[in-house]
Amino acid sequence: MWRRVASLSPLVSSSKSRILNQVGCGLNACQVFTTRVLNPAEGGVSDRRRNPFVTFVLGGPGSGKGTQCTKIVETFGLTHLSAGDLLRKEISSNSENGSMILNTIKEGKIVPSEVTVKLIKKAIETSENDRFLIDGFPRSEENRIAYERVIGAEPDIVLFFDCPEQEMVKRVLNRNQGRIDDNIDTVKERLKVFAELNLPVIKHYSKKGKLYKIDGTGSEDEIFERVRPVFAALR
Ligand SMILES: Nc1ncnc2c1ncn2[C@@H]1O[C@H](COP(=O)(O)OP(=O)(O)O)[C@@H](O)[C@H]1O
Ligand SMILES: Nc1ccn([C@H]2C[C@H](O)[C@@H](COP(=O)(O)OP(=O)(O)O)O2)c(=O)n1
Ligand SMILES: [Mg+2]
Repeated sequence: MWRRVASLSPLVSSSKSRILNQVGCGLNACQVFTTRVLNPAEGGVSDRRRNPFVTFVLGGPGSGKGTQCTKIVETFGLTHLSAGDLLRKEISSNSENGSMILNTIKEGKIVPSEVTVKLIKKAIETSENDRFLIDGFPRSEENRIAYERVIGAEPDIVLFFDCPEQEMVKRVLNRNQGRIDDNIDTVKERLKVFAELNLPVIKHYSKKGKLYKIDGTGSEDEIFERVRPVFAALR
């Protein structure tokens, strides 16, 4: 059973980034749906565990995905799974794929889907929660298709933080977390990869009516006030 939350449609930002204009994404006709997993009248806890509520959180490097996920977790209690963090943990745990992941991240490219989907699947399966934010994934159509095949479900909703390139570069270069990919050369490559491989994913979910495009400019709190109604309506 699906229920449309019509009043939320105007919350979708109408601003278009330069990249989106280039590829002509029609991202404004967004709709948001709630699914049975958040309806207490349908299904017990075990049903929800088997069929969790999943939000993909997308946007270019430095668009504020991680920052906003932290706020969503604090306010709404979803579990935050950052694909980048899961991959970085693999590097530091000296797993067999560690050096391949490190080199891929250093080059600003995308790690093979098989590796990333396996990490996400394990994180979902070992969690006690039934509602997830999957941050920085899928970054390509290959990622998306692999996830949907392995997990056997689509995300319920998709957030896209729309931020100008110049602002994203500024934020990444000031991030100061000691990340190997937060340098100007890798950032340039990541922006290219974002435009070529991630925008088609965003366009896909826009066409499916699952996309929330959020204006990613302004203060962290201002942006969160644009995000809040999305999750408030799902309660
Ligand atoms: N609205 C904002 N204005 C200024 N700086 C921000 C804002 N949101 C996040 N930041 C900072 O920008 C950097 C990148 O944010 P982050 O959440 O890590 O982005 P992403 O996960 O999309 O790469 C971080 O240092 C963060 O503290
Ligand atoms: N689905 C993903 C997510 C991240 N990666 C790799 C490639 C990305 O540039 C790095 C860092 O990702 P992360 O989401 O932490 O980066 P940002 O938060 O966007 O700055 O990890 C990947 O290969 N596949
Ligand atoms: Mg991040």
